[in-house]
Amino acid sequence: MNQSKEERILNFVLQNAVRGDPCSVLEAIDKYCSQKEWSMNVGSEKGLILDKVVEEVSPSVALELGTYCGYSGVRIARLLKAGARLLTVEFNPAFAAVAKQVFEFAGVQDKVKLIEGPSDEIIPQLKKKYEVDTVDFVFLDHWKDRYKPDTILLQECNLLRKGSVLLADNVIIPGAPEFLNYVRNNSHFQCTNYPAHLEYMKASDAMEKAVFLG
Ligand SMILES: CCNc1ncnc2c1ncn2[C@@H]1O[C@H](/C=C/CNC(=O)c2cc(-c3ccc(F)cc3)cc(O)c2O)[C@@H](O)[C@H]1O
Ligand SMILES: [Mg+2]
Repeated sequence: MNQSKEERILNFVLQNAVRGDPCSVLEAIDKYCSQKEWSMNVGSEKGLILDKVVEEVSPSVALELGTYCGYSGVRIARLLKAGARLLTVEFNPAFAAVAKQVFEFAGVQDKVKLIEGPSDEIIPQLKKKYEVDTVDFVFLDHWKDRYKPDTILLQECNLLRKGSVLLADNVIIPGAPEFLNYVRNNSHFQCTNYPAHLEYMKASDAMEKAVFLG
């Protein structure tokens, strides 16, 4: 049975990166996806914006919606302080299986809790089942039409606190217009746009940071 693209990405990491070295894992994925097969990882240019926001927030509890192959999860986890953790949600079992191996190879598995399931089901479980009080940082990179409903759900579940930071990928391409309208016209959020390019391509894209004001 021939391999999926995600399995080919994983194999390239296992054969070209250095076990326990998160940066080498990121480099291997970026090399494969820029030279061999395009893939929807946040990539190195938008990845630097992600790095800066994570370093600025220095979250104790970070949440990622849409793990995919684990690229952004490794990016986030490698920057977390001792004792901090990343909860990352992925509903495709095949992608979750790849991401799990990527986290283990990168050596970040002790900082990452990969939760298999749809975000609308998992978010309401975070407090009781995953012992979360509030989340300090959320990276949204799942289905683009789910950014707005999940942002509303996070508020309904009292998972955001004054200063919680949301960072959304792809607000230009594929675009998340409902989300942008929602956070930009909502007095409970302070928004900042970060222009960039689509991963591995010349097309324009951007990330949006939305700070919850409480
Ligand atoms: C049901 C919603 N809740 C979800 N809960 C948990 N996991 C979810 C969920 N949605 C989607 N996922 C997972 O997140 C991932 C989906 C990401 C969707 N991303 C994109 O479509 C995307 C697409 C592009 C893109 C850009 C230009 C193109 F020409 C073609 C594609 C670029 C990106 O950076 C993207 O992030 C998958 O792993 C999927 O299984
Ligand atoms: Mg994306």
